[in-house]
Amino acid sequence: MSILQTTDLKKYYGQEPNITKALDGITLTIGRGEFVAIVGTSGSGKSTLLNMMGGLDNPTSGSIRVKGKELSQMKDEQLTIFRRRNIGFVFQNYNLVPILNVYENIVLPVELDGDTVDQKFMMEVVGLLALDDKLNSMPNNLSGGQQQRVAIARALVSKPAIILADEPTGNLDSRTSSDVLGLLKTTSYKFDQTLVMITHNNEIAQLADRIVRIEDGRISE
Ligand SMILES: Nc1ncnc2c1ncn2[C@@H]1O[C@H](COP(=O)(O)OP(=O)(O)OP(=O)(O)O)[C@@H](O)[C@H]1O
Repeated sequence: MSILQTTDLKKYYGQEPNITKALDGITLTIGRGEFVAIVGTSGSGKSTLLNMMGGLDNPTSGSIRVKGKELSQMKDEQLTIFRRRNIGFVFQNYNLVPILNVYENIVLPVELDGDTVDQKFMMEVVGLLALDDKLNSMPNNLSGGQQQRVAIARALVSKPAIILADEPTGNLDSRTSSDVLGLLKTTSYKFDQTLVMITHNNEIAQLADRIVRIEDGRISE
């Protein structure tokens, strides 16, 4: 069953003759629980595509449906709520809030939603990511790999159906990368979440169920 669909998605910047076609007609269907790796050279349109899928940016034309809902037809506030409830983001630079401790960072999206944290589920995620003894630590006192695991826990704890990850291990050494990636894959699989991940790393891409290659804003295979 499909959970995320883009149809003839285009994103153009600027005007002719200096137009940049960041996305130039992307039609893609991603199934529930699927792990898709998005690969392609620098500037090929990967981040633009991921941002569109997460409703962080508007397309020039085309459609993005998440759980059957057309994102471009939602009002800003509606989209913010839909995003918080359905999509978890993991970015290369972690995006943790420096003045909040690990626990506070992890539960922030749920609390922003005015929801109560499922403590049992949270502790299960925290345990899987081996962060049990770090809950009171401040992000600045953690290693890159630990900070990335906090960002993953934060993305998982609101139980989003979809996790969008933009080079989540781009700042980590290769051993930590494979640890973090293994955890991300295991947790998303365990909780039946769809994982869409941008990566430059071929070995990482091989872990995915499917690889989508982007070239000049188009799917090349
Ligand atoms: N805000 C913007 N204004 C103008 N052009 C942009 C903007 N954002 C992206 N682009 C252009 O769109 C194209 C696709 O960019 P995008 O960031 O999606 O590539 P990418 O594949 O993620 O690259 P990288 O692997 O280097 O992160 C590039 O040519 C980029 O210069």
